[in-house]
Amino acid sequence: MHVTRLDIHQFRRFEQVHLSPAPGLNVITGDNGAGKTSVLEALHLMAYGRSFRGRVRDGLVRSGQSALEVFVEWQSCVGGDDARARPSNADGADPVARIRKAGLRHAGHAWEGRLDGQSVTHLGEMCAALAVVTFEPGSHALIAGAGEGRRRYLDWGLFHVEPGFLPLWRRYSRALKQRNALLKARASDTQLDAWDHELAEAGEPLGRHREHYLTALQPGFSRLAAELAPTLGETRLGYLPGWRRDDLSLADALLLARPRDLQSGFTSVGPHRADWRIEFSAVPGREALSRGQAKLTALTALLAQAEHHAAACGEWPVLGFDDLASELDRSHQRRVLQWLLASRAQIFVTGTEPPSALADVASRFSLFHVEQGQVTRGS
Ligand SMILES: Nc1ncnc2c1ncn2[C@@H]1O[C@H](COP(=O)(O)OP(=O)(O)OP(=O)(O)O)[C@@H](O)[C@H]1O
Repeated sequence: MHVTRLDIHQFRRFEQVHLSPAPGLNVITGDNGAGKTSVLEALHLMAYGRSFRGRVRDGLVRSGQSALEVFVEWQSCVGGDDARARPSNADGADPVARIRKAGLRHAGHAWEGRLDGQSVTHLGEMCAALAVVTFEPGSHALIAGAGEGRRRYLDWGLFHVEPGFLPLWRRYSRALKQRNALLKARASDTQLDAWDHELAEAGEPLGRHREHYLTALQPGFSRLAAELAPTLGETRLGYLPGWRRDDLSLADALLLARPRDLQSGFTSVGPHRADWRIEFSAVPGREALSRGQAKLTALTALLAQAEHHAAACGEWPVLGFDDLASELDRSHQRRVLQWLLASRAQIFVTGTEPPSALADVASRFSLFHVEQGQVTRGS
């Protein structure tokens, strides 16, 4: 898929900007604080319902304004009714490209969205339609940070490639909320039994989906890690289910944890506590990674996910790289850019200048310049 139009209104320092990006490589330059990151952030907001720099109420709406608006138009070759379905090209013909449109108005807490001219009731509907993978200075948290980011990474992939995952995830989240409320209210065993059952019914398959997904990412991850970070040695991804799954069913684990959970008022076992880790043959563990290595590992994970998405859904997600040149040295920039250009995905790269390695790998790209709250097309 590729974005053909991006309109941003009352978003951070932008009053109103409009961008018509090219299908290939788009480079967005500007001075510090000009608003380059904000362009990627607006796209990310539409695709995730949140910014990679925190929540909407943490300053995305332009000061003095009550709401921001983002409008994205993109070309997709996958059907609109189920964006996760593979394109039907049994006769070998190219899938038909289709223009899709989404608009989002966000007032901090309240939001309104439209997808292809229809109002949407769940932000998730827009997030499932537009797939964007963003690498930004905070991305190293995917490796070095808390488990929540790593669970979100798996879930994002699954929302797009596995149609049955979203209802399962919603069912699990609802059951977890109910169980936690009952624990806080010190409800009876009979009431808790019902929600333990529901949690286990949704949680077991949810965990299996995540584990299968991680297994599916392994070959691409290993290949990319060998290209981008060969000094780390061989890599192996491992799923941690969130309970002692080898010994117990989730239903039994919940029952066993109940006295402790009643004390604390929250559910201590289950897929909401799941995680995944990477083992490296040449490094003792993620704690031993340098910051640069953690960034490269995070980048490897994101690119592996994008590649898997392309294979599973029949088209690449849009790829955004914030400040690539300050995140990676020149030789890594070159390797990443070469890989990206070979993918034929739509790519956005920001920087105070075009990345130095670009001269080694690309003679043609579309340039945009951000200055004084405006985005202009460069030459
Ligand atoms: N809610 C807001 N209202 C108005 N201006 C804002 C708001 N939030 C952020 N800004 C301004 O918007 C700009 C955000 O810039 P952004 O982070 O996108 O810049 P950048 O070009 O990526 O900068 P850098 O190169 O320093 O990373 C900054 O000038 C910041 O002061």
